[in-house]
Amino acid sequence: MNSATEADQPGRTVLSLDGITMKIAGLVALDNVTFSIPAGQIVSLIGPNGAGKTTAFNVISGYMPPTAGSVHLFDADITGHSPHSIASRGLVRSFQRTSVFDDQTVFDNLLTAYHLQGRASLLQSLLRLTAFRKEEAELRTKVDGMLDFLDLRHRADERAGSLSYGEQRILGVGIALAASPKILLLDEPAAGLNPSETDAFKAMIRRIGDSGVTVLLVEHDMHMVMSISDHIVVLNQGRVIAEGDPQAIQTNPDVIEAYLGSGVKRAQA
Ligand SMILES: Nc1ncnc2c1ncn2[C@@H]1O[C@H](COP(=O)(O)OP(=O)(O)OP(=O)(O)O)[C@@H](O)[C@H]1O
Repeated sequence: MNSATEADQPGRTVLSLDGITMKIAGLVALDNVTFSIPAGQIVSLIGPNGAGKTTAFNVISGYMPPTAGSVHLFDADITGHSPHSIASRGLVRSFQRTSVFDDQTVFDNLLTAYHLQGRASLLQSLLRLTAFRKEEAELRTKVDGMLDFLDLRHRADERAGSLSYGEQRILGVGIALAASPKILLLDEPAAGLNPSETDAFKAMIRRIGDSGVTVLLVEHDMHMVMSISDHIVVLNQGRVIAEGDPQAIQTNPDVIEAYLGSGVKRAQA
């Protein structure tokens, strides 16, 4: 899907947070948060309700400028940059409620997403000049590839609004992938999905990782987190309390303490 570049080389740091503090209305939502994400990994950000996960996503993707600290995307300091500017540098966020157009077909939803990344100018598009037609053909080929990647080819000509909830979520990720991210942020991808939809989503996240795109997700479904993550960062009350691979996180006493009676315990059961 994406061709590997020097920036994607495994081991290179894609994203780093250094001493991020976020105060909201006198409350410290993030307290000196530092972690980094190497290229090609699937990383999960977990923690109990109110731990600061969404706030971290908002800071990383430019929706909230932090009170202190810095965020780097590759070598660039993106602290406080706009979401649009950050997305154009390769960090793309797929929201739980995505920008799927219900009345368009699945194919056209993806074509529109690719067009938004396309080079043909509005004037070229309106006049349907040669450059536009050439680009249109290229984009249609890309949509075909994406339909296979998402395992949605059999739905290509159906209205997006007629898809199951799980398929709509997968299409939403496809729309985010059309922006050719280097790193994709997924906000609670398993929320509201049934077990078979969750399995399909997990398989897709693995394919995204295998294609060289780094993935950072916030997720409460501990089975999903433990089965797909290369690395896990645990937040509690705005602080990083642990980092490591799934095995290390599941046996970490601080994490077990913070999760007693909730996710990690269930995942171990
Ligand atoms: N806009 C806001 N106004 C006031 N307080 C906020 C705001 N956003 C976040 N907070 C507070 O910051 C803290 C962290 O919230 P955040 O939503 O980041 O946690 P979370 O880990 O994503 O929780 P959840 O798993 O429930 O989504 C919480 O105490 C929350 O109440």
